[in-house]
Amino acid sequence: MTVPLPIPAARHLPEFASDITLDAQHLQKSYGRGKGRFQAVRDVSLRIRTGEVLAFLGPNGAGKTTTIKMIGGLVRPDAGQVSIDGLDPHRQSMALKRVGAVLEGNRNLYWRLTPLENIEYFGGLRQVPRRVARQRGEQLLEQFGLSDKRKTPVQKLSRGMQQKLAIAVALVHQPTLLLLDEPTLGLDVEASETVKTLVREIATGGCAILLTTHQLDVAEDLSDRVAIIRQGEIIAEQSTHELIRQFSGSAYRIDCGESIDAQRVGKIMALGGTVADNQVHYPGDALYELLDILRPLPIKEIRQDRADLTDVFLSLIRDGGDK
Ligand SMILES: Nc1ncnc2c1ncn2[C@@H]1O[C@H](COP(=O)(O)OP(=O)(O)OP(=O)(O)O)[C@@H](O)[C@H]1O
Repeated sequence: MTVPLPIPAARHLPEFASDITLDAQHLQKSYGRGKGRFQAVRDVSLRIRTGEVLAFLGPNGAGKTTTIKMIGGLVRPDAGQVSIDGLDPHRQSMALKRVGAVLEGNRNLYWRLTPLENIEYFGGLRQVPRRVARQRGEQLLEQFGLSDKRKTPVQKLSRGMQQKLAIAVALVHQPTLLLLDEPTLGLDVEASETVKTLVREIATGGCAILLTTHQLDVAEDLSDRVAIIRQGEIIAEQSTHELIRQFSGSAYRIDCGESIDAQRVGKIMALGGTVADNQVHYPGDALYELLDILRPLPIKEIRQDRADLTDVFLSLIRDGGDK
């Protein structure tokens, strides 16, 4: 049974707030001085709406962590602004109460404490009264399927359980923005699916989620939108579905159950298709015309060429977003 998460939905926001939870504009950050100065983030703008999951993707060293730390108030930008529910985390400490973060896997946990003790402890750090933290902790552990482990020291939990707990801990103060770095790294297929389901539930509960991962299948499954960063600059930002659609071909592959005779092959080629090993590859729009040519041969499968996020990512990273 799914218990709704104790996360504030949009209705908890002040009336003047729009449905934009995170609005980061033109962030820049350099490290080092003089000749050793290196511009890690050149120009990054990101927006995430309430209840939306944004996958923030890029190759190693592209500037993701630096950007997330600027958003989370941990690294001060050289230029640009961050606004979380209208508050600036670098000037208004109240903004930090809106942010929950799991940036280093399960390393934000105290291993000798139990799950409930961890939630209470971190709730205390975020000024959540102990009684409230305990109540929310019980709810979160129930939601995350950890109730029966509530009194087991964290060091005795499986990695998947620790990862779920790390996310639960990040939610105890009911943030409106959740920063998630590699939430499924090192998890087996089942634990990974559970964490993905939880992340979607958290978003449905009204939290905006900034997800970074190198696991592009996870990003594809989870995200509503994708932003791709390369060498400190955003080179693509779009709805995940639309981005994949743009990179997908419109060609069809039709697998026939028996060999296609020469007369049919001629007609298929006249229509613009090609035939090899009982398979027709057809890049045109007249699919029904093609099917008429094939009738009554048995058809085992019709597939439309479809890109996945890995194809999109590699293409954009190689071409620099020229597409
Ligand atoms: N504290 C720092 N001092 C100096 N250089 C830094 C510092 N932090 C990051 N960098 C440099 O800034 C660039 C961006 O690093 P960042 O960690 O933001 O990238 P990333 O996209 O998160 O990479 P990854 O996917 O490998 O985690 C890198 O070249 C990195 O070496």
